[in-house]
Amino acid sequence: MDSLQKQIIEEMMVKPEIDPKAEIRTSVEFLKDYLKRNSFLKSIVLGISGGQDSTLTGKLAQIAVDELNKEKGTDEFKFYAIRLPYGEQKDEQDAKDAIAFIQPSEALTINIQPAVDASVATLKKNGIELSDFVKGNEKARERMKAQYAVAAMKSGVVLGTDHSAEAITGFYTKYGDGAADLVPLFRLNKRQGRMLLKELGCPEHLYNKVPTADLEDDRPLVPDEVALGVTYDQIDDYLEGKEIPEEARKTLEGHFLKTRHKRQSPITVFDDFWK
Ligand SMILES: Nc1ncnc2c1ncn2[C@@H]1O[C@H](COP(=O)(O)OP(=O)(O)OC[C@H]2O[C@@H]([n+]3cccc(C(=O)O)c3)[C@H](O)[C@@H]2O)[C@@H](O)[C@H]1O
Ligand SMILES: Nc1ncnc2c1ncn2[C@@H]1O[C@H](COP(=O)(O)OP(=O)(O)OP(=O)(O)O)[C@@H](O)[C@H]1O
Ligand SMILES: [Mg+2]
Repeated sequence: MDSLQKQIIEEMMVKPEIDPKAEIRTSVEFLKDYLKRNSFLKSIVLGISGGQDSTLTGKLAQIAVDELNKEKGTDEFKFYAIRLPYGEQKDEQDAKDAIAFIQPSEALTINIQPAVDASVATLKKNGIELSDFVKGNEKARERMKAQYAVAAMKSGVVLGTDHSAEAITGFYTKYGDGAADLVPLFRLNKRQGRMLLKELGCPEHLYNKVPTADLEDDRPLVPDEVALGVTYDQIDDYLEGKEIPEEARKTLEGHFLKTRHKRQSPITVFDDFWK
């Protein structure tokens, strides 16, 4: 293993083997402990897309909330699962199936289309015409805004679904889905997340689903692996310390290096990681 791979694995905190039951406990206890130590917090908020990561993160949040309510003999803790379609979502049924699996305390549906379209139109009036790709990032930031609005009104925290096989490529919108208060999946790669969902009794079509950011109007449901030029199996292998084909390694390390700025707080004169 070369030194960059070693350094990346250390930064991404991935273990080559996991016990899914133990990892479920780690994430659930983390969420419960955080709410217990911040007694004004009463809720957890997350966007549910119908994809693997939000299905898992949402299920863990609901387990945490259920356990807290049981331990305290109340029903004051709530998980807000929010569907956030841009108009009509192509894989809407998966989002509905994810909600049915999670059984959230509260489910909301907030259509982000009017807000995104208003923003696009206002920018256009100022001579800034967004490409479909950049508009996709606007959608992710609008979703972030809606989740923070609910959290602010419900004494909540916003979860992020970032895990180590996503963090390594920086394949998320900066301050969009990359913005969150707690990220309970970080340390797991993609296949380890699938193992947790299987352990939790998730319907198979949700954890075997092709991962997609689904942000572009012109190309709906583009698989992440097509956009990235590297497969999740290869990313997972790399993070477990295995050899992957040279071409894939180059592509993956290229993504890692190009997106270092996303894994930092805003850069100051004291930072030198970029030099
Ligand atoms: N070197 C640097 N140092 C400091 N800041 C730098 C920078 N390079 C760009 N930036 C800043 O970052 C901005 C670009 O970052 P960003 O806005 O994130 O945009 P960008 O990284 O170009 O695009 C986001 C990528 O993530 C994918 N994505 C997004 C959301 C969800 C998912 C998913 O899997 O669900 C995937 C999306 O498909 C796209 O490929 C620039 O406009 C600039 O402001
Ligand atoms: N249509 C949507 N409705 C609600 N939330 C969304 C939607 N699209 C994206 N999100 C939010 O943005 C996050 C990032 O999307 P991402 O595609 O990485 O995760 P995912 O869809 O849950 O899983 P996968 O990577 O397997 O597609 C989601 O986990 C979810 O919280
Ligand atoms: Mg997705």
